[in-house]
Amino acid sequence: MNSPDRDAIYQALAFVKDPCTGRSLTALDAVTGIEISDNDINVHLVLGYPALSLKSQIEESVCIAVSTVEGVASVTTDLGWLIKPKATANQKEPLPNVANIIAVASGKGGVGKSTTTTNLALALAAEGAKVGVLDADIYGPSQPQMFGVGNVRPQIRGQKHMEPIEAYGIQLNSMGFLVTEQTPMIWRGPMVSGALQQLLSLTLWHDLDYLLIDMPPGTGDIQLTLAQSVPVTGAVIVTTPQDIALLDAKKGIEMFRKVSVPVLGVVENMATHVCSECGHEEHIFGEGGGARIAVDYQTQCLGSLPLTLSIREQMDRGQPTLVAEPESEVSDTYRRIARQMAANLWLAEGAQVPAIEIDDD
Ligand SMILES: Nc1ncnc2c1ncn2[C@@H]1O[C@H](COP(=O)(O)OP(=O)(O)OP(=O)(O)O)[C@@H](O)[C@H]1O
Repeated sequence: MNSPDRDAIYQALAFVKDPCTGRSLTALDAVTGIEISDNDINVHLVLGYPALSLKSQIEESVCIAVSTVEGVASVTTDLGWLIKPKATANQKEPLPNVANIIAVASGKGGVGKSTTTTNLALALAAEGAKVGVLDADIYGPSQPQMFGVGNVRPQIRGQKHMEPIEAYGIQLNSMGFLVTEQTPMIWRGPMVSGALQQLLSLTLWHDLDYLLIDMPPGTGDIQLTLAQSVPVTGAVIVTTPQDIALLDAKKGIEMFRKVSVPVLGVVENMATHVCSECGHEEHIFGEGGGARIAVDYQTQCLGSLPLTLSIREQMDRGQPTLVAEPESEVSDTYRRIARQMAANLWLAEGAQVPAIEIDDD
Protein backbone atom coordinates (compact mmCIF):
# COMPACT_ATOMS: atom_id res chain seq x y z
CA MET A 1 0.00 0.00 0.00
CA ASN A 2 1.37 3.46 -0.91
CA SER A 3 2.02 5.98 1.86
CA PRO A 4 -0.78 8.52 2.21
CA ASP A 5 -0.42 12.01 0.88
CA ARG A 6 0.28 14.72 3.51
CA ASP A 7 -2.00 17.23 1.77
CA ALA A 8 -4.84 14.74 1.73
CA ILE A 9 -4.44 14.25 5.49
CA TYR A 10 -4.44 18.01 6.01
CA GLN A 11 -7.58 18.29 3.86
CA ALA A 12 -9.27 15.63 5.99
CA LEU A 13 -8.40 17.60 9.13
CA ALA A 14 -10.12 20.64 7.64
CA PHE A 15 -13.39 18.78 8.16
CA VAL A 16 -12.83 18.25 11.90
CA LYS A 17 -14.31 21.05 13.98
CA ASP A 18 -13.28 22.13 17.44
CA PRO A 19 -16.62 21.77 19.29
CA CYS A 20 -16.03 24.86 21.41
CA THR A 21 -15.29 27.41 18.70
CA GLY A 22 -17.10 25.64 15.86
CA ARG A 23 -14.07 26.26 13.64
CA SER A 24 -12.06 23.62 11.80
CA LEU A 25 -8.74 22.50 13.26
CA THR A 26 -6.90 23.76 10.20
CA ALA A 27 -8.61 27.18 10.29
CA LEU A 28 -7.57 27.42 13.93
CA ASP A 29 -3.96 26.53 13.02
CA ALA A 30 -4.24 23.78 15.61
CA VAL A 31 -2.43 21.16 13.51
CA THR A 32 1.20 21.44 14.56
CA GLY A 33 2.57 18.27 13.02
CA ILE A 34 1.70 15.30 10.81
CA GLU A 35 4.10 12.35 11.04
CA ILE A 36 3.86 9.73 8.36
CA SER A 37 5.61 6.44 8.96
CA ASP A 38 4.72 4.17 6.03
CA ASN A 39 0.97 3.89 6.51
CA ASP A 40 0.84 4.92 10.17
CA ILE A 41 -0.07 8.51 10.93
CA ASN A 42 0.51 10.59 14.03
CA VAL A 43 -1.20 13.99 14.25
CA HIS A 44 -0.11 16.65 16.76
CA LEU A 45 -2.71 19.22 17.77
CA VAL A 46 -2.38 22.30 19.96
CA LEU A 47 -5.34 24.48 20.96
CA GLY A 48 -5.12 27.90 22.59
CA TYR A 49 -7.48 27.11 25.46
CA PRO A 50 -7.57 24.30 28.05
CA ALA A 51 -9.83 21.52 26.78
CA LEU A 52 -9.34 18.42 28.90
CA SER A 53 -13.06 17.49 28.76
CA LEU A 54 -13.03 17.65 24.96
CA LYS A 55 -9.68 15.91 24.44
CA SER A 56 -10.90 12.37 23.74
CA GLN A 57 -13.85 13.59 21.61
CA ILE A 58 -11.58 15.68 19.36
CA GLU A 59 -8.92 12.97 19.17
CA GLU A 60 -11.54 10.43 18.14
CA SER A 61 -12.93 12.74 15.42
CA VAL A 62 -9.39 13.24 14.09
CA CYS A 63 -8.75 9.51 13.98
CA ILE A 64 -12.02 8.86 12.13
CA ALA A 65 -11.39 11.68 9.61
CA VAL A 66 -7.77 10.77 8.87
CA SER A 67 -8.46 7.06 8.58
CA THR A 68 -10.68 7.79 5.52
CA VAL A 69 -7.62 9.01 3.61
CA GLU A 70 -6.33 6.57 1.03
CA GLY A 71 -3.34 4.55 2.22
CA VAL A 72 -3.83 5.16 5.96
CA ALA A 73 -3.56 2.02 8.07
CA SER A 74 -3.53 3.49 11.59
CA VAL A 75 -3.91 6.93 13.22
CA THR A 76 -2.73 8.18 16.57
CA THR A 77 -3.10 11.73 17.80
CA ASP A 78 -2.29 13.82 20.82
CA LEU A 79 -4.12 17.00 21.66
CA GLY A 80 -2.55 19.58 23.95
CA TRP A 81 -2.97 23.28 24.63
CA LEU A 82 -0.69 26.23 24.97
CA ILE A 83 -2.12 29.38 26.51
CA LYS A 84 -0.25 32.34 25.13
CA PRO A 85 -0.37 35.84 26.61
CA LYS A 86 -2.69 38.19 24.74
CA ALA A 87 -1.74 41.79 24.18
CA THR A 88 -3.30 44.07 26.75
CA ALA A 89 -5.70 46.53 25.22
CA ASN A 90 -4.77 49.37 27.56
CA GLN A 91 -1.01 49.17 26.79
CA LYS A 92 -0.16 48.30 30.39
CA GLU A 93 2.94 46.22 31.03
CA PRO A 94 1.95 42.55 31.43
CA LEU A 95 2.41 41.10 34.90
CA PRO A 96 5.43 38.80 35.34
CA ASN A 97 4.44 35.11 35.46
CA VAL A 98 0.84 35.88 34.43
CA ALA A 99 -0.14 35.18 30.82
CA ASN A 100 -3.66 36.62 30.90
CA ILE A 101 -5.77 38.65 33.28
CA ILE A 102 -9.55 38.27 33.04
CA ALA A 103 -11.75 40.70 34.96
CA VAL A 104 -15.00 39.21 36.24
CA ALA A 105 -17.42 42.09 36.70
CA SER A 106 -21.07 42.82 37.32
CA GLY A 107 -23.01 46.02 36.96
CA LYS A 108 -25.10 45.23 40.01
CA GLY A 109 -24.14 43.84 43.43
CA GLY A 110 -25.23 40.45 44.71
CA VAL A 111 -25.74 38.77 41.34
CA GLY A 112 -23.22 36.03 42.10
CA LYS A 113 -20.04 37.53 40.61
CA SER A 114 -17.77 36.09 43.32
CA THR A 115 -19.44 32.67 43.19
CA THR A 116 -18.97 32.66 39.42
CA THR A 117 -15.31 33.76 39.68
CA THR A 118 -14.49 30.96 42.14
CA ASN A 119 -16.15 28.25 40.11
CA LEU A 120 -14.79 29.49 36.77
CA ALA A 121 -11.27 29.50 38.22
CA LEU A 122 -11.71 25.91 39.40
CA ALA A 123 -13.30 24.97 36.08
CA LEU A 124 -10.37 26.40 34.09
CA ALA A 125 -7.99 24.44 36.33
CA ALA A 126 -10.06 21.28 35.84
CA GLU A 127 -9.70 21.80 32.08
CA GLY A 128 -5.92 21.87 32.45
CA ALA A 129 -4.89 25.50 33.05
CA LYS A 130 -2.79 27.11 35.82
CA VAL A 131 -5.08 29.60 37.49
CA GLY A 132 -5.03 32.34 40.12
CA VAL A 133 -7.73 34.52 41.65
CA LEU A 134 -7.29 38.05 42.87
CA ASP A 135 -10.14 39.28 45.02
CA ALA A 136 -10.47 42.99 44.26
CA ASP A 137 -13.97 43.29 45.67
CA ILE A 138 -13.27 45.87 48.37
CA TYR A 139 -16.96 46.07 49.29
CA GLY A 140 -17.15 42.42 50.26
CA PRO A 141 -13.97 40.40 49.74
CA SER A 142 -15.38 36.89 49.88
CA GLN A 143 -12.92 34.75 47.93
CA PRO A 144 -10.95 33.49 50.97
CA GLN A 145 -14.19 32.24 52.54
CA MET A 146 -15.46 30.75 49.28
CA PHE A 147 -12.16 28.88 48.87
CA GLY A 148 -12.35 27.69 52.49
CA VAL A 149 -9.24 29.64 53.62
CA GLY A 150 -10.96 32.47 55.48
CA ASN A 151 -8.51 32.58 58.41
CA VAL A 152 -5.29 32.20 56.45
CA ARG A 153 -3.01 35.16 55.65
CA PRO A 154 -0.42 35.24 52.85
CA GLN A 155 3.16 34.68 53.95
CA ILE A 156 5.50 37.64 53.47
CA ARG A 157 8.72 37.06 51.50
CA GLY A 158 11.65 39.51 51.66
CA GLN A 159 9.83 42.37 53.45
CA LYS A 160 7.09 43.15 50.98
CA HIS A 161 6.29 40.30 48.63
CA MET A 162 3.43 37.91 49.36
CA GLU A 163 3.08 34.22 48.62
CA PRO A 164 -0.38 33.56 47.22
CA ILE A 165 -2.53 31.26 49.29
CA GLU A 166 -3.03 27.90 47.61
CA ALA A 167 -6.56 26.50 47.73
CA TYR A 168 -7.85 23.56 45.67
CA GLY A 169 -4.93 24.11 43.28
CA ILE A 170 -5.73 27.81 42.75
CA GLN A 171 -3.35 30.65 43.73
CA LEU A 172 -5.28 33.25 45.67
CA ASN A 173 -4.80 36.70 47.15
CA SER A 174 -7.41 39.13 48.41
CA MET A 175 -7.89 42.85 48.85
CA GLY A 176 -9.54 41.81 52.11
CA PHE A 177 -6.04 41.41 53.57
CA LEU A 178 -5.27 45.09 52.93
CA VAL A 179 -8.47 46.88 53.80
CA THR A 180 -10.65 47.41 56.85
CA GLU A 181 -14.44 47.34 56.83
CA GLN A 182 -14.53 51.15 56.57
CA THR A 183 -12.26 51.29 53.53
CA PRO A 184 -14.89 51.30 50.78
CA MET A 185 -16.50 54.41 52.24
CA ILE A 186 -13.32 56.50 52.12
CA TRP A 187 -11.40 55.22 49.10
CA ARG A 188 -11.85 56.66 45.66
CA GLY A 189 -10.98 55.06 42.32
CA PRO A 190 -7.27 55.95 42.16
CA MET A 191 -6.70 54.73 45.73
CA VAL A 192 -8.36 51.39 45.05
CA SER A 193 -6.48 51.13 41.81
CA GLY A 194 -3.17 51.84 43.58
CA ALA A 195 -3.86 49.20 46.23
CA LEU A 196 -4.89 46.68 43.60
CA GLN A 197 -1.79 47.30 41.54
CA GLN A 198 0.31 46.71 44.63
CA LEU A 199 -1.52 43.52 45.41
CA LEU A 200 -1.10 42.38 41.80
CA SER A 201 2.59 43.13 41.55
CA LEU A 202 3.68 42.22 45.09
CA THR A 203 2.09 38.78 44.96
CA LEU A 204 4.54 36.11 43.85
CA TRP A 205 2.31 34.49 41.24
CA HIS A 206 3.72 31.23 39.96
CA ASP A 207 3.47 30.75 36.22
CA LEU A 208 -0.25 31.46 35.65
CA ASP A 209 -2.17 30.94 32.42
CA TYR A 210 -5.09 32.96 33.78
CA LEU A 211 -5.50 35.33 36.68
CA LEU A 212 -9.19 36.04 37.35
CA ILE A 213 -9.96 39.32 39.08
CA ASP A 214 -13.13 39.42 41.16
CA MET A 215 -13.99 43.09 40.56
CA PRO A 216 -15.93 45.35 42.91
CA PRO A 217 -19.58 45.41 41.75
CA GLY A 218 -20.72 48.41 39.72
CA THR A 219 -19.55 50.49 36.77
CA GLY A 220 -18.50 53.72 38.46
CA ASP A 221 -15.25 55.57 38.89
CA ILE A 222 -13.54 52.75 40.82
CA GLN A 223 -14.29 50.07 38.24
CA LEU A 224 -13.34 52.31 35.30
CA THR A 225 -10.02 53.19 36.95
CA LEU A 226 -9.32 49.50 37.58
CA ALA A 227 -10.18 48.55 34.00
CA GLN A 228 -7.79 51.24 32.75
CA SER A 229 -4.91 50.68 35.12
CA VAL A 230 -4.65 46.89 35.30
CA PRO A 231 -3.19 44.94 32.35
CA VAL A 232 -6.51 43.20 31.64
CA THR A 233 -6.72 41.01 28.55
CA GLY A 234 -10.46 40.26 28.69
CA ALA A 235 -13.60 40.72 30.75
CA VAL A 236 -16.63 38.64 31.64
CA ILE A 237 -19.89 40.14 32.87
CA VAL A 238 -22.06 38.29 35.38
CA THR A 239 -25.75 39.18 35.53
CA THR A 240 -29.11 37.83 36.61
CA PRO A 241 -31.87 37.81 34.01
CA GLN A 242 -34.02 40.56 35.53
CA ASP A 243 -34.25 43.89 33.71
CA ILE A 244 -32.60 45.99 36.41
CA ALA A 245 -29.52 43.75 36.52
CA LEU A 246 -29.36 43.60 32.73
CA LEU A 247 -29.39 47.35 32.52
CA ASP A 248 -26.34 47.48 34.80
CA ALA A 249 -24.68 44.62 32.91
CA LYS A 250 -24.98 46.66 29.72
CA LYS A 251 -23.16 49.52 31.41
CA GLY A 252 -20.45 47.02 32.36
CA ILE A 253 -20.04 45.92 28.73
CA GLU A 254 -19.89 49.54 27.60
CA MET A 255 -17.33 50.39 30.26
CA PHE A 256 -14.91 47.68 29.12
CA ARG A 257 -15.44 48.50 25.47
CA LYS A 258 -14.72 52.12 26.22
CA VAL A 259 -11.25 51.14 27.43
CA SER A 260 -10.91 48.62 24.56
CA VAL A 261 -10.89 45.51 26.75
CA PRO A 262 -12.51 42.62 24.83
CA VAL A 263 -15.72 41.41 26.46
CA LEU A 264 -15.50 37.61 26.31
CA GLY A 265 -19.17 37.09 27.13
CA VAL A 266 -21.96 37.26 29.66
CA VAL A 267 -22.72 34.68 32.35
CA GLU A 268 -26.35 34.52 33.36
CA ASN A 269 -26.58 33.52 37.02
CA MET A 270 -29.70 32.49 38.93
CA ALA A 271 -31.42 31.98 35.56
CA THR A 272 -33.92 29.47 36.93
CA HIS A 273 -34.83 28.39 40.42
CA VAL A 274 -34.66 24.65 40.94
CA CYS A 275 -36.69 23.42 43.91
CA SER A 276 -34.49 21.20 46.08
CA GLU A 277 -37.58 19.15 47.07
CA CYS A 278 -39.25 18.37 43.75
CA GLY A 279 -36.78 19.62 41.12
CA HIS A 280 -39.40 21.99 39.62
CA GLU A 281 -37.76 24.78 37.60
CA GLU A 282 -39.04 28.37 37.55
CA HIS A 283 -37.72 31.54 35.86
CA ILE A 284 -38.13 33.77 38.90
CA PHE A 285 -35.94 36.61 37.54
CA GLY A 286 -37.36 36.43 34.00
CA GLU A 287 -36.26 34.43 30.99
CA GLY A 288 -33.65 34.78 28.27
CA GLY A 289 -32.14 38.07 29.49
CA GLY A 290 -28.53 36.91 29.07
CA ALA A 291 -29.15 35.85 25.50
CA ARG A 292 -30.91 39.14 24.66
CA ILE A 293 -28.12 41.31 26.00
CA ALA A 294 -25.58 39.15 24.15
CA VAL A 295 -27.39 39.77 20.86
CA ASP A 296 -27.89 43.48 21.53
CA TYR A 297 -24.23 43.98 22.40
CA GLN A 298 -22.68 41.53 19.94
CA THR A 299 -21.15 39.38 22.59
CA GLN A 300 -21.91 35.82 23.67
CA CYS A 301 -24.07 34.42 26.44
CA LEU A 302 -21.49 31.95 27.75
CA GLY A 303 -24.06 29.99 29.74
CA SER A 304 -26.68 30.06 32.48
CA LEU A 305 -26.50 28.80 36.04
CA PRO A 306 -29.57 27.92 38.09
CA LEU A 307 -30.37 29.34 41.51
CA THR A 308 -30.00 26.34 43.77
CA LEU A 309 -29.70 25.77 47.48
CA SER A 310 -26.68 23.53 46.93
CA ILE A 311 -24.59 26.28 45.23
CA ARG A 312 -25.26 28.67 48.12
CA GLU A 313 -24.55 26.06 50.81
CA GLN A 314 -21.36 24.86 49.11
CA MET A 315 -20.00 28.40 48.75
CA ASP A 316 -20.85 29.21 52.38
CA ARG A 317 -18.93 26.23 53.69
CA GLY A 318 -15.90 26.93 51.51
CA GLN A 319 -16.39 23.97 49.20
CA PRO A 320 -17.30 25.41 45.80
CA THR A 321 -19.51 23.32 43.53
CA LEU A 322 -16.55 22.30 41.33
CA VAL A 323 -14.96 20.78 44.44
CA ALA A 324 -18.07 19.48 46.25
CA GLU A 325 -19.81 18.01 43.20
CA PRO A 326 -17.42 17.91 40.24
CA GLU A 327 -19.61 15.45 38.34
CA SER A 328 -22.83 17.50 38.68
CA GLU A 329 -24.67 19.24 35.86
CA VAL A 330 -23.81 22.61 37.41
CA SER A 331 -20.08 21.81 37.39
CA ASP A 332 -20.42 20.72 33.81
CA THR A 333 -21.98 24.08 32.96
CA TYR A 334 -19.15 25.96 34.71
CA ARG A 335 -16.57 23.94 32.74
CA ARG A 336 -18.36 24.66 29.47
CA ILE A 337 -18.49 28.38 30.27
CA ALA A 338 -14.81 28.37 31.29
CA ARG A 339 -13.73 26.69 28.05
CA GLN A 340 -15.80 29.08 25.95
CA MET A 341 -14.46 32.09 27.84
CA ALA A 342 -10.87 30.91 27.36
CA ALA A 343 -11.47 30.11 23.68
CA ASN A 344 -13.00 33.55 23.13
CA LEU A 345 -9.93 35.11 24.70
CA TRP A 346 -7.68 33.05 22.46
CA LEU A 347 -9.53 34.29 19.37
CA ALA A 348 -10.19 37.83 20.59
CA GLU A 349 -8.63 40.60 18.60
CA GLY A 350 -7.61 42.57 21.65
CA ALA A 351 -7.14 46.23 21.03
CA GLN A 352 -9.02 46.10 17.74
CA VAL A 353 -12.38 45.58 19.45
CA PRO A 354 -14.48 48.61 18.45
CA ALA A 355 -15.07 51.11 21.22
CA ILE A 356 -18.64 52.25 21.89
CA GLU A 357 -19.14 55.84 22.93
CA ILE A 358 -20.90 56.22 26.30
CA ASP A 359 -21.66 59.06 28.61
CA ASP A 360 -19.21 59.57 31.41
CA ASP A 361 -21.81 60.09 34.13
N1 LIG B 1 -26.49 30.29 41.32
C1 LIG B 1 -26.65 30.48 42.63
N2 LIG B 1 -27.52 29.72 43.36
C2 LIG B 1 -27.68 29.95 44.68
N3 LIG B 1 -27.03 30.85 45.38
C3 LIG B 1 -26.15 31.62 44.71
C4 LIG B 1 -25.90 31.48 43.33
N4 LIG B 1 -24.96 32.38 42.96
C5 LIG B 1 -24.63 33.06 44.07
N5 LIG B 1 -25.34 32.62 45.11
C6 LIG B 1 -25.31 33.10 46.50
O1 LIG B 1 -25.72 34.47 46.46
C7 LIG B 1 -24.97 35.24 47.41
C8 LIG B 1 -24.25 36.38 46.66
O2 LIG B 1 -23.32 35.80 45.79
P1 LIG B 1 -21.90 36.46 45.51
O3 LIG B 1 -21.24 36.88 46.77
O4 LIG B 1 -21.17 35.53 44.61
O5 LIG B 1 -22.40 37.72 44.70
P2 LIG B 1 -21.58 39.01 44.25
O6 LIG B 1 -22.24 39.48 43.01
O7 LIG B 1 -20.14 38.73 44.19
O8 LIG B 1 -21.89 39.96 45.47
P3 LIG B 1 -21.20 41.38 45.81
O9 LIG B 1 -21.87 42.35 44.92
O10 LIG B 1 -21.54 41.56 47.23
O11 LIG B 1 -19.74 41.25 45.56
C9 LIG B 1 -24.02 34.27 48.08
O12 LIG B 1 -24.60 33.82 49.27
C10 LIG B 1 -23.93 33.10 47.11
O13 LIG B 1 -23.66 31.86 47.74
